[in-house]
Amino acid sequence: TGSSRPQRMLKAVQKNATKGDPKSVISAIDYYCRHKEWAMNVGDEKGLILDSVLTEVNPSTALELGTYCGYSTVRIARLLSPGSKLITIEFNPAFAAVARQIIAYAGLQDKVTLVEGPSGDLIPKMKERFGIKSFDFVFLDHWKDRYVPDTKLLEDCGLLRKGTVLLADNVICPGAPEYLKYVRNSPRYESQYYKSNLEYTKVEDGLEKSVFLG
Ligand SMILES: O=C(NC/C=C/[C@H]1O[C@@H](n2cnc3cncnc32)[C@H](O)[C@@H]1O)c1cc([N+](=O)[O-])cc(O)c1O
Ligand SMILES: [Mg+2]
Repeated sequence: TGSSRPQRMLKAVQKNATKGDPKSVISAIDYYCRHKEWAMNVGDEKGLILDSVLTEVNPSTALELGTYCGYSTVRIARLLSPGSKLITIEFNPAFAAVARQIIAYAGLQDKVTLVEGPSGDLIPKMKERFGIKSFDFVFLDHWKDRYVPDTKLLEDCGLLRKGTVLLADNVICPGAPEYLKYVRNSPRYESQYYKSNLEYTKVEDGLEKSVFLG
């Protein structure tokens, strides 16, 4: 059988990026997905918003839901201060295998823990397995109908603290209407919408930043 889209993306990184250089890995994926084959990475335009929110939060512990090929994992991990950690959850083993190689190619494997499995099962295990008290930053980019249940799960597991920043991709396209309703109507969140475009296209999309108020 032929290669998969993630495998072709990995090949493009190995061919065009410089080992140990996260910026070149990000550029290689963006070039490939813009000119060769679209893929559901947060991309270069929304990626700049992700970068700026991350730089502002400067998290010691960060969580990503939905690794896919590791594009946003690399974007996040490259900006973490020394000693900070990113845990990223992915349940598709084939995607996880590609992501591990892309994260390693960028030289960021020491900052990232990729955990394979469903977020609904793994979130309740974060404290006991990884000694996490609470997360400073959460990037939601997995199945859009999981955003609300997993946010509630993070609250119930005591993994959010006063000031934790949640940043959700695709709140317009493909859309996460229940999530927008949840965070925008809840007194426990202060939300802000960052208008942008769907990765590598002119279609509107955006990121929703929600600060947990405790
Ligand atoms: O559908 C999209 N994203 C879903 C992403 C899904 C990724 O997260 C994993 N996952 C899902 N639930 C999980 C639960 N637990 C662990 N991994 C999980 C899936 O195995 C996949 O790797 C999407 C679609 C478009 N689009 O234009 O169509 C654009 C985007 O930016 C997108 O993010
Ligand atoms: Mg997305």
